[in-house]
Amino acid sequence: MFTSKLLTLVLVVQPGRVLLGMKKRGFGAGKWNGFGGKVEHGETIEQAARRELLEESGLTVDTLDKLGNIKFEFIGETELLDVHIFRADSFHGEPTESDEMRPQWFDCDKIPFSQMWADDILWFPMMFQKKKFLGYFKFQGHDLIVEHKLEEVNEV
Ligand SMILES: CCc1c(NC2CC2)nc(N)nc1N1CCCCC1
Repeated sequence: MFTSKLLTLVLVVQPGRVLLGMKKRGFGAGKWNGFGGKVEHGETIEQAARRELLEESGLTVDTLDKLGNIKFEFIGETELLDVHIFRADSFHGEPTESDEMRPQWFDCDKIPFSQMWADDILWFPMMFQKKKFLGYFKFQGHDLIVEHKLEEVNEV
């Protein structure tokens, strides 16, 4: 019996570059990633995405495009991680380091995939092309993908 935890992930994209954050502590510490975290009781997934983006990067956005949903299973664990992925092409504010994240712009052809979660290299191209996608990844530990599905869809 699996329970699932709702999580958000926001990628802020500008022409030729994407904003990533170096996670400074907790789950995924030492990896570059988009900005996100847990959905709290009483907030929508999009409200949580906006809140986490502001807390972790100092940015607000007008429009969040919902592009993907990926479910993650870790062998031996009963909790699925259900990640809702958004893209923003414009923002307000200046990227600002937080307790959680150190933001940095990366050219789209110089993404540090070796210092990111192993799934990212598989779905980032769809995110950059603004394709909508659904995915499922089964991990052995935090680094080895033992099984995955990733498909383009019309509706997320
Ligand atoms: C679900 C973990 C995860 C991930 N894959 C991990 C192997 C399972 N990939 C990427 N990019 N972000 C992830 N999180 C985004 C939401 C906050 C927690 C980290």
